[in-house]
Amino acid sequence: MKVLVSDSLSNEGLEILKEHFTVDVSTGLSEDELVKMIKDYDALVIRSGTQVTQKIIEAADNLKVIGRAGVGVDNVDVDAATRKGIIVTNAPEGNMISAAEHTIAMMMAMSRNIPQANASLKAREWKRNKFTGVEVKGKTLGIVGLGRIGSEVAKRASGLEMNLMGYDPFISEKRAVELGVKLCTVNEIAKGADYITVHTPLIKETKNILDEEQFTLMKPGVKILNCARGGIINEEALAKALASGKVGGAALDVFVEEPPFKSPLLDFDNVIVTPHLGASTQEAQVNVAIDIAKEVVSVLTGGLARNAINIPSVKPEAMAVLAPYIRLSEIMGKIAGQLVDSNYEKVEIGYTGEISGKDTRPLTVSALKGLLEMALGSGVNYVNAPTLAKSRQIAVVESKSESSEEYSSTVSIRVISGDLTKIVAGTVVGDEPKIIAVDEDRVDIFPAGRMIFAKHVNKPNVIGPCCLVLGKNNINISGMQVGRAEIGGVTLMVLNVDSQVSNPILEEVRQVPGILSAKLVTL
Ligand SMILES: NC(=O)c1ccc[n+]([C@@H]2O[C@H](COP(=O)([O-])OP(=O)(O)OC[C@H]3O[C@@H](n4cnc5c(N)ncnc54)[C@H](O)[C@@H]3O)[C@@H](O)[C@H]2O)c1
Ligand SMILES: O=C(O)[C@H](O)COP(=O)(O)O
Repeated sequence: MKVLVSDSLSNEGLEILKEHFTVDVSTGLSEDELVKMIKDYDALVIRSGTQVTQKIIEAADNLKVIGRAGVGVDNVDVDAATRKGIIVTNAPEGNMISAAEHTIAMMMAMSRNIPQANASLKAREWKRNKFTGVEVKGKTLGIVGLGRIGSEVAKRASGLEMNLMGYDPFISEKRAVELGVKLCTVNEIAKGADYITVHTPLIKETKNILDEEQFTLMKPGVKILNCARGGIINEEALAKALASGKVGGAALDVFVEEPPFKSPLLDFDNVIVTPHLGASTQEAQVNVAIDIAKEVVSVLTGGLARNAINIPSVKPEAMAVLAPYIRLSEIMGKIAGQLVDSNYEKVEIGYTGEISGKDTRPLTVSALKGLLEMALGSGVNYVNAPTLAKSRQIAVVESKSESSEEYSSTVSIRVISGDLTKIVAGTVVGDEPKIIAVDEDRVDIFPAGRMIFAKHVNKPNVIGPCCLVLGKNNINISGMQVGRAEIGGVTLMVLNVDSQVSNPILEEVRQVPGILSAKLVTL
């Protein structure tokens, strides 16, 4: 078998690969070059330097696994890989300490103007007053994203005697207390922090999570750090806030476009930058290279991928029976995740009827994957979903009952978050997932695409105005389900829509008299 390594990888990893396969290392390839070469390879090993596009994946007729020596897989078209049956796997643990240390190094370098002072002295200047800095002790650090790296940053910043605020929809209060972090909203962090650092994946929920609105709220002179992914902070808004003096400094390791040669951010004296070096230490590179090489060996020799991002670890025989229920469970998890959308404390997954007699573990994993990926993004997979739930102190309880009243089998997910409980129940009809209840409302939905779930009062002149809001915004309604309730009672309406519904439009729907809540669910 043949492995192509298209970004630099430590020898320790290359040696493991070479023990089993023919290994070619070729870095700096263009998309067209990769398209031409990829059909000969069984595995592709990358870092962030290779964009694995749909075009490359479509040409990859022999490819079985894409191994990412590092965390972020935002440079891989995972959907295209999944469609082609290619496992995408990563090495999420090996570089977390290096990324956290780089963040702290950048924070200290920015606070003491080290890069600027270094450049000045090397230009034979002796300007001590020009580079007076600030202490971090007693300052407040806001951390957006408290996963592996965010938590390590929190621990180190605690040691520097900083006060910590944090935002992460998946962190329990208990975990936050352990880390010494006060949980807040993003806007509260914007208002209260002296330094703000982001450590989330780049997913649609985190893109531009610090934007003009947040910069407006920030303290004058606030310092901003991004050692996670370009695009989590809106670069244009950041440049504007630097130009106005609202932001007193920024330390950036990652950019929307890399290399960021055209970025105006490089022109500010108070912006310090590194060329995506967060994971570039000897230790991290050895760790991720070994981890990913072992992963590739395992997959190509018929074993499991420990950190598979897109493939369930289910035996093929079991998969035949369970497949439609696995899909159902994942969809239900996604729906429940978007209807609740923060800090899950407990997830109860119930099975009734025939399915209760099967090995339901893959279904539970799929439900958790669907639920957790709403907040964690592409980092959640069928393998790590239970571990992620555990590490976030989310209690997961399974229950089974052989009897099922109306359907041969049903699956239900009850998500508890503080005072809020959300229940989604479903079944499989002719291999297609169907949602049969949301809380106490009976529904009959074949879930797909984008759906608006709106609780409303059952009275005239509620549904029509909602449809008008969508119509006037050129959003086509392709399906509608309205629950039954006595006149004046509260029920659920589910609208299938054909295009994206922006927040302002959803807000307009919420303003229709009689609408009690409206949430967009995207599958
Ligand atoms: N600069 C580098 O070289 C470098 C090195 C390693 C990792 N990274 C990047 O750092 C980031 C974090 O990596 P990690 O290993 O800590 O990932 P992780 O999955 O362990 O943690 C991410 C955290 O983000 C949280 N999150 C998800 N959606 C959120 C939202 N809407 N708001 C706030 N928090 C949200 C999740 O709950 C999770 O706790 C990734 O983008 C990764 O690619 C960069
Ligand atoms: O997501 C990651 O692991 C980091 O961004 C590191 O990327 P790199 O492997 O290209 O240095």
